[in-house]
Amino acid sequence: MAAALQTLGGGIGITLHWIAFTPTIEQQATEEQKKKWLKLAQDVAIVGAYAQTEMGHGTFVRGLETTATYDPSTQEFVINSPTLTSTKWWPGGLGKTANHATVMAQLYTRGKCYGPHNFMVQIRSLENHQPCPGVTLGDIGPKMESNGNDNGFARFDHVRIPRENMLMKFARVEADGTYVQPPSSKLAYSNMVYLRGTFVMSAAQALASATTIAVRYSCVRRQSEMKPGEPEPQILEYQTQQYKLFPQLAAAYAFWFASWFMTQQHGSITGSMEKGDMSGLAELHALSAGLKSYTTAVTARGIDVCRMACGGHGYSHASGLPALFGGAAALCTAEGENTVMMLQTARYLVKCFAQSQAGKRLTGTVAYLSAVQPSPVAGNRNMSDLGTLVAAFQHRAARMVRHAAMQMQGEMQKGKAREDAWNSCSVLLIKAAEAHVHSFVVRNFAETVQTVEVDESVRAVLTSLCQLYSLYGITEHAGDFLKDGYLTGRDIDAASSHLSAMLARVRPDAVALVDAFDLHDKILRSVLGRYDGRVYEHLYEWAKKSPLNKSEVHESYYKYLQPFLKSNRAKL
Ligand SMILES: CCCCCCCCCCCCCCCCCCCC(=O)SCCNC(=O)CCNC(=O)[C@H](O)C(C)(C)COP(=O)(O)OP(=O)(O)OC[C@H]1O[C@@H](n2cnc3c(N)ncnc32)[C@H](O)[C@@H]1OP(=O)(O)O
Ligand SMILES: Cc1cc2nc3c(=O)[nH]c(=O)nc-3n(C[C@H](O)[C@H](O)[C@H](O)COP(=O)(O)OP(=O)(O)OC[C@H]3O[C@@H](n4cnc5c(N)ncnc54)[C@H](O)[C@@H]3O)c2cc1C
Repeated sequence: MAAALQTLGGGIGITLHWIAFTPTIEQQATEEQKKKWLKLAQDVAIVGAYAQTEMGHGTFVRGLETTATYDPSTQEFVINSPTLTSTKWWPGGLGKTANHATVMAQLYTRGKCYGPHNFMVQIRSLENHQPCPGVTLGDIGPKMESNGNDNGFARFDHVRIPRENMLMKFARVEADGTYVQPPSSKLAYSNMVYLRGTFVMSAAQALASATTIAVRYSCVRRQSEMKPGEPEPQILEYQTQQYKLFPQLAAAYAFWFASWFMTQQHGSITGSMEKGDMSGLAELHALSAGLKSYTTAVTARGIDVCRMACGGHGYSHASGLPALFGGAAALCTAEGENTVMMLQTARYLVKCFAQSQAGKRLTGTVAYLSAVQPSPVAGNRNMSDLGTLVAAFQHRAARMVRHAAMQMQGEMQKGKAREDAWNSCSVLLIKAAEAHVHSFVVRNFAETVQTVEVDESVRAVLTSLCQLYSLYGITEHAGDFLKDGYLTGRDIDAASSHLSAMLARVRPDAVALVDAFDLHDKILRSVLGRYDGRVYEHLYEWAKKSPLNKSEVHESYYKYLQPFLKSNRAKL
């Protein structure tokens, strides 16, 4: 995705052509339809947008208003935007770049609505790039970041497309208008599950970029006196700087490994689904939604910590950190807003908890829910042992899932409808789902460092990083672990002192750990994070190129400042 994110220049963007439009054809088109569109998309003979979100709806896909009404007399679908709020709004590339779009619309046939389905619609002429008849297009205007992408809007005024333009791998409409059910109505959402999974790697790469910039700069930057009269130290020698940066560095590795698992899971489960086995779909959805939500949120916060750790130069676009933050912030909203996604994971956890209560043995990423004992066994734990740390996170998650689920059951026993009980417990549910994903990331990190094929000296460094990530999580969320006595105050104190030791242990390898991400300067686009460390010369060169420096006295002086100064002086 990182490569795809390189836009072709200001004002146009084919990111979504690669990460959403083309995969939608791959995942939702029949073999016949792939023959017609897939190679065109892969060769960029057509450029596409993924047009699902509307001005009035993004999260609630079942509430989308665009309609696709089947006309059996002509064997066509009529695509229409019935209201202002049904205007497609946000899709990348839709404003000025794309000439095709997969449009998510409510499918109507024989007077009945069958819910959201994907349709291939040509939106611009292949001859002169003008909008097709009945199609109104435009850019939605400047955004927080990613302004190289023309996120656009589209309105359809009874645009007719052939029946064959409905992506019919799962659901179908026959020539006479008969609707053929898919194995699951959620298969129309498969591209979103795929894309959420790729966001985990995007988050890892973004956090890897930010920690590379901040760690390298923290070795170049010298500031203040640690001891009177001694030379100014590298700011990375300050424990507070290590406490800011190393947990983010550890998280970048943790998320990188989590994305490996996500990719493997997606491949294996979708492989089974190709053979008709849908049993893994619910777990895949819950895992991708939770990991996307968790990793992008931690990444956005972590990038801002890195920015602040670089002082004033971190706030300059020369650092590359504001742009990274803006991009990562987008990942928290796009492809399923984080709160809503984490609630989807919570919904799955509550369901699994109920199954476990009914005696079913749980498997996959929720297996621990039935294995963890409710009664805590307090005692002096070895807080440097990865097994102990993993068990602590799983106990915390199991306790919070159980607590949220029991709260909900209690609300329903008081007579509340399930939906009202859900809403009144949704903060607890979100926290439980976050704890679940956090425990998965820790377990996966620990399992990866113990099994990955690396030199033992590298394994030792990765193990320290995994301990650091886990201990940081325990100290940052100490209350969750203390609540039922599973960990004691002494355990938390031990975790804190071990965390300090880990900061010191990681310090000598910090630069090697960020260099290992192998992010070229051209990708980092950061004066502070340059591989050669020559920050100050390049900062000066960067500043001199600022448009404001094209003239010694800026035209605004003559237009505004000069007359203003003159009039003020005249009053003296
Ligand atoms: C090296 C340097 C690199 C640096 C990196 C730089 C990083 C910065 C990058 C900057 C780039 C900026 C961003 C670019 C990319 C942007 C791309 C964005 C594209 C989009 O946003 S496309 C639009 C996305 N929209 C969504 O995701 C919509 C979200 N909403 C939904 O998915 C659904 O509405 C929702 C919320 C799931 C609800 O669906 P609904 O049908 O209402 O279902 P219910 O909640 O009622 O649940 C019923 C039942 O269905 C199950 N379910 C739901 N969804 C799925 C699914 N997808 N798969 C399987 N099952 C599903 C649910 O679990 C329920 O099951 P039960 O058994 O419990 O009944
Ligand atoms: C950079 C960027 C690129 C994008 N690219 C595309 C694209 O290519 N194609 C495309 O189709 N879309 C795209 N989108 C749109 C994106 O998918 C939506 O913005 C996203 O799905 C959120 O929907 P929304 O904007 O309607 O927010 P809303 O759903 O209105 O969310 C607003 C607030 O309401 C809360 N909320 C909503 N529902 C619930 C609930 N059930 N429970 C609790 N709280 C709730 C949310 O948590 C959120 O805080 C893009 C967006 C961005 C920012």
